[in-house]
Amino acid sequence: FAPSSSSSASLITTSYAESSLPTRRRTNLPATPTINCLSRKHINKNDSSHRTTAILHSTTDSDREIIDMDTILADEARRIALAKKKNQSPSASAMRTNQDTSTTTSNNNDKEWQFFDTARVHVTAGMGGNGCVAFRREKGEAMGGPNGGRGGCGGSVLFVADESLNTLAGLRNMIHIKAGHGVNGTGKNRDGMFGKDIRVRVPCGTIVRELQTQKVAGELRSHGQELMVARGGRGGRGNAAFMTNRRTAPKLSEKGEPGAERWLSVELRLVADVGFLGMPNAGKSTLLSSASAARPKIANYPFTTIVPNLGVCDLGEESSGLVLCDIPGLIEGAAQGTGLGFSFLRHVQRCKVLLHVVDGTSEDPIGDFNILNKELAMYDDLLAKKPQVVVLNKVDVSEVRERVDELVAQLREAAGHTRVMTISAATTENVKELMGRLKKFVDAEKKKVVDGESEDEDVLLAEVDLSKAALDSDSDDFEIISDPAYPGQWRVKGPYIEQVAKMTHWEYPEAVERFGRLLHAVGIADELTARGAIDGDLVMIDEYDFDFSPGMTNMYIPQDLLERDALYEAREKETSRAMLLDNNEDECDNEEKEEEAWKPFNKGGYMYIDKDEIVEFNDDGGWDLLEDDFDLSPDLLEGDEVWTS
Ligand SMILES: Nc1nc2c(ncn2[C@@H]2O[C@H](COP(=O)(O)OP(=O)(O)OP(=O)(O)O)[C@@H](O)[C@H]2O)c(=O)[nH]1
Ligand SMILES: [Mg+2]
Repeated sequence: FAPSSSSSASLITTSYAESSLPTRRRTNLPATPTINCLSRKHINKNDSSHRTTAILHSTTDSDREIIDMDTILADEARRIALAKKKNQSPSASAMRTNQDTSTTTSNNNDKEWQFFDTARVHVTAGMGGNGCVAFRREKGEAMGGPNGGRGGCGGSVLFVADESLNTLAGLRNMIHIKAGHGVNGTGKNRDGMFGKDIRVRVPCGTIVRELQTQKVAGELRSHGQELMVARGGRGGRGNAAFMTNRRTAPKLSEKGEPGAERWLSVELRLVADVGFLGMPNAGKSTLLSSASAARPKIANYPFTTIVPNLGVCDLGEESSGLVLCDIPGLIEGAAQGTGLGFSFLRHVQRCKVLLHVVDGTSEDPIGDFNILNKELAMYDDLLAKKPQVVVLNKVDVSEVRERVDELVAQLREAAGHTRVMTISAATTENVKELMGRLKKFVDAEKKKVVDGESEDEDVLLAEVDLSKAALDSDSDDFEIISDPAYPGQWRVKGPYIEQVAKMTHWEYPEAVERFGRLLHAVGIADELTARGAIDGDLVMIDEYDFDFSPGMTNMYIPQDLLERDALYEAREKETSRAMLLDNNEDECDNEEKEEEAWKPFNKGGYMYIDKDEIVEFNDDGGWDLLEDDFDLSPDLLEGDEVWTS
């Protein structure tokens, strides 16, 4: 908002200054709004008419596409007028102009914007709900046990194929897609509600990749197919799930797992049986309109078609229709981006058969045919190997009709096969015959794939499984990183332990203790000790820091109990030695029975909720296990020691 800059900037400044927006909103406004940003906002905002326009504009029926293309057409007309003035052929001029414009990024972006066949979205699955710590308390049942429910799972983000869509226009309006969070569990064993899944409708033929790695996540081919792109986090378990025979009143629960999130690049490859191919002005769109109900823009200048058009050729009741795909014209140097480039060629990659339309009125039809095939090979080998049917168009023109036999013979020779026909798209001569033959050819090609005779290059194997949450990992591998510059500091990395750390309720001592046990179970504690970590060192896992305490000494055990442990151990050693020396079995039995009363901590002692044992502890003047609702007030004085589980 520098006042010295352009007048529009100062206009914005004044309007902001005068507006009554709250300060926070004002600072959120973009300093230099771009056209894209504005138009997206435009569509996003409540004005639904704009949204309809955008979607209409992107449907394959080209009549509707014209809405936003008027400006392009006007440009095109101006160019032709200019070319005529200079006595140049309009196609050459158009090629040059397109070549020029293709280098300017803004124009490229406009084209991109109109195609609506690629998109980038960020998907975030919902977080799982937290588990709950609760205990059953009812009249006459003071110690009803734990009954904390588990949290609901977070919602997932799924892509669903919908045959009624033809473009990814829907995705243009959503950059961030977020599913609902799971609800926390509550007492009385009530589990939390699941988060709401989000289903994003995309057209058939949509390929989803992970943006960063560009690995294919999957492809949606047929109507109704679903692809999970971000899995919702699992709900945390409530304390009821942690109850064991030994620990009847666990005071811990898990937090919900965070949902997966990632950037995706989404690409559309139209699914059609026959893909049209040809130089600009060859009559591809004319053929599509005469063979199907589609009404694409047809005009006598190159690059009339700038977005792919789909049409269905109806071949009578007994056979299913033939889906035709008309794409923009291709010219020499398309591989280098000349003309409209060849990015839209991906739309014919899914076609079973390519229909190569050759303009009979061209100066060198055979040369055109060869150039295009060369360009095709440069784009994609597999595409160049796709079976082609060649048609010589515009045979209604007398000059073409005169040399038709000669041209067909030359085309057959150049193509290396005999699938060459002559048609007139404008007068529909031979078009029905062509469609009938195409149908048979396509069916034969499909059968080949089913029979396994031809390799189905269409099969894209899923390389990444996006249904898995980023944190979800079966492996408990971990890595310990230390830096000699910072002695006594350790970072532990590993998907499993980080996930557990995220799901730990650090405010519950028992949960912390469980995490400590897990460190041991996974082998991290041993590994740290082996690497030289000592008591009190700093251990960092994910965003959590701990003091290292090997042997779980973080659990406070009163000194007298530790002493009794030591006593027990010493006596056990003595007993076993005595057993070795003296084989009097009866005596040994008696001794064992006596010892059963005491169990040290590492043999599962202390946590016993066994009445006798508690009484024994009390008799010893030791400690007591207190329940939640234990009334502290009457007999206890300030400063008295109180132990809870
Ligand atoms: N005489 C005659 N003219 C034709 C025939 N087919 C197409 N045309 C004309 O050729 C011109 C170009 O036709 P389009 O269908 O727009 O050509 P296209 O291949 O789609 O061209 P781009 O979309 O620019 O790649 C139009 O003026 C048509 O009327 C035909 O069979 N006979
Ligand atoms: Mg066209």
